[in-house]
Amino acid sequence: MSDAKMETVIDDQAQSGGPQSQAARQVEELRADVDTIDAAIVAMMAERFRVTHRIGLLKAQAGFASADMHRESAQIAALRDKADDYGLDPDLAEAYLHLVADAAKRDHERLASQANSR
Ligand SMILES: C=C(O[C@@H]1C=C(C(=O)O)C=C[C@H]1O)C(=O)O
Repeated sequence: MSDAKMETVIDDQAQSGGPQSQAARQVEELRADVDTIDAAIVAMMAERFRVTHRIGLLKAQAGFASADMHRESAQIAALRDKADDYGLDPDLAEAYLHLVADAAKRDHERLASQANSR
């Protein structure tokens, strides 16, 4: 147990028939859940992006700036609280918000420059 391994390819372990193959098969079962959850997260992120895109179109038309850090501060506080309720590291929830809000603002910048070049 003490040797520091850089990587274990679980698929190989599951097929080895060796003493660790049962643990490897359990890991594979749990990975199916991980894949289902990841697919749902990506679907929700796509939906979120469609909504923020509509916000970006409205901002570009009205001449509003892409960023609203007052709003983002409130979102971060709310998500950190929510993460705490669920037993998730609040830093992870905040990192998620930065990731998606930064992508949304880049999209808004593109929309604004398209509106300005017309
Ligand atoms: C989507 C908006 O634009 C930006 C992106 C945000 C987000 O992705 O949640 C939040 C605030 C803004 O900085 C918005 O103003 O609501």
